[in-house]
Amino acid sequence: MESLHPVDPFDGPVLPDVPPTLRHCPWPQARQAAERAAAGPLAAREETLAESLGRTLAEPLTALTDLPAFDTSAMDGWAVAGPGPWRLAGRVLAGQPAGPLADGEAVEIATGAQLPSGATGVLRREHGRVEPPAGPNGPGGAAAEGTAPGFPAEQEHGSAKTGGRAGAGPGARGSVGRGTAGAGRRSDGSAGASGGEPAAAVRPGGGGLLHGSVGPGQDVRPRGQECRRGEALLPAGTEVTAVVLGLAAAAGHDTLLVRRRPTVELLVLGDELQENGVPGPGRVRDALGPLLPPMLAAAGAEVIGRRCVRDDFGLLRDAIRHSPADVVLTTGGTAAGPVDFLHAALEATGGHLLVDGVAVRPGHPMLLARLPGGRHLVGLPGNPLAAVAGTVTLALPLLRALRGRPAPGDGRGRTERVAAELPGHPRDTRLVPVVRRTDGAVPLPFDGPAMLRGLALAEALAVVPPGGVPAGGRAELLPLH
Ligand SMILES: Nc1nc2c(c(=O)[nH]1)N[C@H]1C(S)=C(S)[C@@H](COP(=O)(O)OP(=O)(O)OC[C@H]3O[C@@H](n4cnc5c(N)ncnc54)[C@H](O)[C@@H]3O)O[C@H]1N2
Ligand code: MOO
Repeated sequence: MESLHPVDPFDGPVLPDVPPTLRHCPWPQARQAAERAAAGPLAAREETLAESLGRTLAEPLTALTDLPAFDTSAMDGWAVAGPGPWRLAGRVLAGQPAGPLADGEAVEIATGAQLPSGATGVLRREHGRVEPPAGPNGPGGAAAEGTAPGFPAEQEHGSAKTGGRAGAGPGARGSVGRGTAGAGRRSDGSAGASGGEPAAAVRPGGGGLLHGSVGPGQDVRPRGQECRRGEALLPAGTEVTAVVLGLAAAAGHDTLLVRRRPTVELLVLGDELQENGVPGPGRVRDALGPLLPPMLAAAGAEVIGRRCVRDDFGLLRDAIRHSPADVVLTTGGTAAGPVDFLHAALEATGGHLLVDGVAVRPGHPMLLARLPGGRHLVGLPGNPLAAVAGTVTLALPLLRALRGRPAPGDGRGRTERVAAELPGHPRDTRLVPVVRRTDGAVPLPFDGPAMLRGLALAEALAVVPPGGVPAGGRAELLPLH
């Protein structure tokens, strides 16, 4: 976290045009300006699946195989061909190739195993009844009703996947078919569901006659049911989540073409700040150093550095000038105090202000600037809740654009019902910490600009336009996690 990566600060795109500075602009306009500040998404590169987590797909995710890649059994049971009863002719386990099946034949099959060609459906294990082949004691039809006494419980539970135990138990009586047909009881000794619960395991080629009824294609996942090879599964711009990794792997990918993560360096300004312990007289514990990096990381950024910078114009200017990060994030120093050097340092480093103050409470002194080398700087006010307001207004939309994530669009108003009045400012937007109750969002107390107590319990910041939102009205909620 403290060390910086050796990134060339000037490898980013350079914007030729110089947009006008928006001063004290309406909140929706400020958010839009931040979204549009980036020249475009950062470069794409091929990464392993693990490295791709949290990044953005730079191209659609296409299937490299049909899914499923072959006709697959969806259940443990028997693959059957044609109408029953069927002569048992062996076993297919998942991962094994399957030979063809002739009409009137069945093979024991495991969930996920390849269906033999010629198979017309799968009979679930619990729906089939095996009549053992004729043995030394004559035809075994009677045993099919599950009445064979003294069968060990574990043998009754032999499955197509673990069928190696079949016939090995002390009660096997020399015939696998007879033994398994006797498995019409559960391990608790109760009768099986159909009164003729099937033989659990049939030795390959062990024979026997299978009874039951199967519709055509029943419990079969046909090849290509989910997708065909070459089909686009996800659009470019999709965030790579854990589930996306699973889908990509299932579809045959080892690597993905994803956007580079935007790098962020956090500069915490303020001589009064203390990094450890209980603050001494006149001192303030730095709350933003611990708060912001995880919030930025959750938004897909790579936080490559975080340090306190003393209230010194030259130090701040140099820190900004030499930062290798795509986005320099400062806290404090945005206002007009005697040691608020941010504006001056921006000017000295050739920064161009895109947004200089926003009509929002808290956080109105927040700012956004373009720096040489295609970098950006977001200046967050020092008051902690104001800093979070600046993060959701300017930093997160900028990071989203750099990551190549699509903007929410005009219908962004994912509004939700509010259960209690959210009083408004006469001219400015308010960002209010809220929690959701069953009847709608309600504001939390302790929402002053210097406070975090309300925000710590909040699920979202409600966007309250000038004038406020009455109880029962609707407001956009900006999620906090
Ligand atoms: N004359 C005016 N004064 C102020 C105005 C104004 O419009 N005119 N705006 C006020 C508002 S609103 C805000 S917000 C603050 C913004 O000030 P700065 O961004 O310059 O921040 P500082 O002055 O450095 O600090 C303000 C406040 O926040 C505390 N702070 C700073 N950093 C941290 C941190 N990392 N963790 C916890 N607390 C922090 C700092 O100690 C101050 O108490 O300006 C108002 N003034
Ligand atoms: O912008 Mo400030 O947050 O009201 O203290």
